[in-house]
Amino acid sequence: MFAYLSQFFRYCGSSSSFAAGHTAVTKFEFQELAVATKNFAPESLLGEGEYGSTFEGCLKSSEQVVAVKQVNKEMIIGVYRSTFLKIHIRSLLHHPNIVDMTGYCIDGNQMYFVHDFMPLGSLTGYLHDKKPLDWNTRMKIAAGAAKGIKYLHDESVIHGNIKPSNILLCEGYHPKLSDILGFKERIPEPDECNQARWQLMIIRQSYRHAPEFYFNLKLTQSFDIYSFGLVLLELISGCMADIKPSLIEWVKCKLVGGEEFTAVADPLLKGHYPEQGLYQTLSLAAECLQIKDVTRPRIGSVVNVLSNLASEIYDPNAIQIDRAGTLTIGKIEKERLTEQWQHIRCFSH
Ligand SMILES: Nc1ncnc2c1ncn2[C@@H]1O[C@H](COP(=O)(O)OP(=O)(O)OP(=O)(O)O)[C@@H](O)[C@H]1O
Repeated sequence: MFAYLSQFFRYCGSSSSFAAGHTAVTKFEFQELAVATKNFAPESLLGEGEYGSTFEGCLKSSEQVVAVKQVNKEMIIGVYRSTFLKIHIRSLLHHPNIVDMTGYCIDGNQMYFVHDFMPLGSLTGYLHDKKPLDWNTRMKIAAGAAKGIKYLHDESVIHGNIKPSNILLCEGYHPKLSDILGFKERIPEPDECNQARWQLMIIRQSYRHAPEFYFNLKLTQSFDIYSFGLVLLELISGCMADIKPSLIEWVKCKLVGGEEFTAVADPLLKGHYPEQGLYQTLSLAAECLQIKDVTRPRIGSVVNVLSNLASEIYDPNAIQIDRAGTLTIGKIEKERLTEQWQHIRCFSH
């Protein structure tokens, strides 16, 4: 992938298109994006995040509906050392479970990333304030998001920012990952300026970071696995990861404290979920949330488990029988789940 880098750095004209691999990324003029978003009007605002604000827009030239994310350039440079590196990495990533980047714009201290517009918005809305998703849709989203992460990891890219607001949904609740920070594996150099920025990120979102990042800023693919484990918990419980004391502690408390594992299921599912599926998802989440990064599963096995779960379509009217032919989860399996969760700890502060 990085063979294209020198080619990219040679690109510096103001014409509108740069070909990277098999696609083109457009370099927009600020004026085009201002027109598209009605001057970044409040009614165009889709949401605000850790790294900037996102606006809905319609490009005059193509009539394409897009999402324009405005980010402070300092933020990009602080993380990547180069705005071009960020654009370049992002422009090469294409997969059915990744939101396509249409283009970018640099204007003074601001950068704008233009992405395909996802009509159903982000997973956050469906988990926490809109109409609840049924079990099958939740599993479809989990499996699709995991496939997006697998693609990134196969390309040696770390997403770095996996959370429900970065899992966007298009028609049919097909999930696509957005806001890919696109890191290579590394431990950021602890120069003063960088250290301060990273620490700011840690403080803002510590509950989503894997323990090794919290302690020594180590960033590997396992970092994504940990964050994804948290998303799995949010999907099945319908709770936010940052509830107090924390979603991890809440789930652990129920499972280790002697309650039935079904106590963590989202009440909005109204009992319409397969016990076996819930059990397996909780077990997978525990594996993803392991304290030691090396003991977390690779994304390939996460995809396998979730693809199986997504393919077992739940019918609320049918009697649920698992693959072993049993109706419910047995005592030994429940003890195994409790044992797994006993070792999970939350590192947020
Ligand atoms: N391509 C898109 N299509 C449709 N809606 C989008 C798109 N990108 C972002 N949004 C909406 O805008 C909201 C804010 O996104 P934004 O990326 O600015 O912040 P965030 O994801 O909450 O946080 P962060 O900056 O840490 O990634 C999202 O929750 C989503 O609802």
